[in-house]
Amino acid sequence: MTDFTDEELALDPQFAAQFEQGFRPACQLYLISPPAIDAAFVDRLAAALDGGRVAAFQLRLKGMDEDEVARAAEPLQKLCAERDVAFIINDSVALAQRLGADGVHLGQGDGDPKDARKLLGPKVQIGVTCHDSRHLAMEAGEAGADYVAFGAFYPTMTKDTMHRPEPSILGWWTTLFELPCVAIGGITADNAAPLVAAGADFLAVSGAVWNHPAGPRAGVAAFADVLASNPPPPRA
Ligand SMILES: Cc1ncc(COP(=O)(O)OP(=O)(O)O)c(N)n1
Ligand SMILES: Cc1nc(C(=O)O)sc1CCOP(=O)(O)O
Ligand SMILES: [Mg+2]
Repeated sequence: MTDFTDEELALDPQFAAQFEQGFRPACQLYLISPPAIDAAFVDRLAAALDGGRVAAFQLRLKGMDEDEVARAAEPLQKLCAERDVAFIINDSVALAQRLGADGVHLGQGDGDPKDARKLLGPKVQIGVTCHDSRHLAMEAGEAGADYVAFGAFYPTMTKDTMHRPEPSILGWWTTLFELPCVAIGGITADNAAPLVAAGADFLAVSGAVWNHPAGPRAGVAAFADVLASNPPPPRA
């Protein structure tokens, strides 16, 4: 989920030259769990991951006891590790630390990213919700976040939302900053293209995958098609 380091760019001069000339890595899928899961969910997650490349999976089980989330996480984290998918915990730095997760996602009321960084160290990815706010995004970047998330771009049944950014906020962000940005909220394969064109580095998606009429594998495959046919804009 991080951007490319100077060391990585230095390792491959051809890649470095492309990067300097405006090459940008393709937009990737960031899968968010359904709000509630059962013991069979690991099979649904496996099916989803069979549908195409998923960069990250976020376990988002609101209102559930932390020990229960930890128990539910075990097979899912193992599967993600086997499939090279970053395993991200929503809301709780303590749980992310306990599980050795690859990352934690923090909303504006979920704690200070600087405190999270002190606890989790430099290798754990920290994402921060920034709604429709340029100010919050710059604050998150200064606080050491690994990505900023803007949303909700479209109406969603998954969560009550109060902010509706324009896709142009993604273009503004990517023109000024190299830190990756995530677009979230009501994103489907049918409405994703403007977000990719505007510069989203990741599309965070829940309902459109888990509620896909042909199942989660088809849900991810539909996004894989959209991402393959909509290249990202060049870096400014
Ligand atoms: C990738 C991503 N972006 C935004 C959110 C929302 O986080 P938050 O505002 O803390 O709301 P809850 O998800 O905790 O209800 C997210 N989880 N992931
Ligand atoms: C968890 C979440 N956060 C949002 C925000 O705007 O910060 S929107 C959202 C729901 C994402 O699920 P779906 O893809 O089903 O809309
Ligand atoms: Mg939260």
